[in-house]
Amino acid sequence: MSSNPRTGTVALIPAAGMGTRLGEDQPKAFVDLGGTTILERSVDSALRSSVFSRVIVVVPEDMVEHARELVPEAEVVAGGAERSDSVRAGLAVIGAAERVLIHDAARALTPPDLFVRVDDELRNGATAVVPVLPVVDTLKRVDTVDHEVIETVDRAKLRAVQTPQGFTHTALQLAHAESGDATDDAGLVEALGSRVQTVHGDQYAFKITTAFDLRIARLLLADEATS
Ligand SMILES: Nc1ccn([C@@H]2O[C@H](COP(=O)(O)OP(=O)(O)OP(=O)(O)O)[C@@H](O)[C@H]2O)c(=O)n1
Ligand SMILES: C[C@](O)(CO)[C@H](O)COP(=O)(O)O
Repeated sequence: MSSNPRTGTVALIPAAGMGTRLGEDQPKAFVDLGGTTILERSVDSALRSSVFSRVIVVVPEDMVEHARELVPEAEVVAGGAERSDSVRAGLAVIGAAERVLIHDAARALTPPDLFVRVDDELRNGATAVVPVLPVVDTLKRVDTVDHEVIETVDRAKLRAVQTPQGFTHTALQLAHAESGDATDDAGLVEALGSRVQTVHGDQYAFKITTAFDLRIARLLLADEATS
């Protein structure tokens, strides 16, 4: 990887989640997608983008040795209880880097060119970059107690956010040094008042969260293999 001309960008792949909503009998990143695990597919896609000088994956503590066998090209570290703890565990071993792309292992079908799109935007001067897609459903705000609709929300300016999310290393370190609360890393950068740029996402970068998502992922890969 050191001979890569696009040096200076590190991939940090959080893969330490339990996959509770998926409901399989092992941590989500180690679930099979038809010959390869979710973790292997994610690392492979990152490597095929030719964006990265290093790939760091973060896995449950008891899976570190197994992960090293599965993805020998990557550095493997143990994660924590929350996603942000796992990201911080990865950040702790980065050392010197210009840019960091954080990518959910669970978005295993992400095409390599999405990594390129995000990295390019950083190289063009952005501090933080997220891939987004328009929201396709009608959205309503509801009262979660009596389940009544309060209002229909204008979706024109709403976007669903994916990963990889890219950051200058400096901005990411600052964001994670604060003990803020956010469901993604860009949320922590926003909280510091920094601008977050968007690029067009990709439907294949969907997150495998539920059993339905896993079925879709397996079907898409099986379809790819036969076409
Ligand atoms: N403590 C955690 C929690 C999540 N993740 C990672 O963050 C990504 C997005 O998380 P999500 O898909 O929500 O995974 P889980 O936390 O495993 O899902 P669940 O909430 O259903 O348990 C995944 O690649 C997951 O492995 C992580 O590295 N460490
Ligand atoms: C980081 C993320 O994938 C961006 O969409 C998302 O926020 C993770 O959220 P989850 O609560 O772990 O599903």
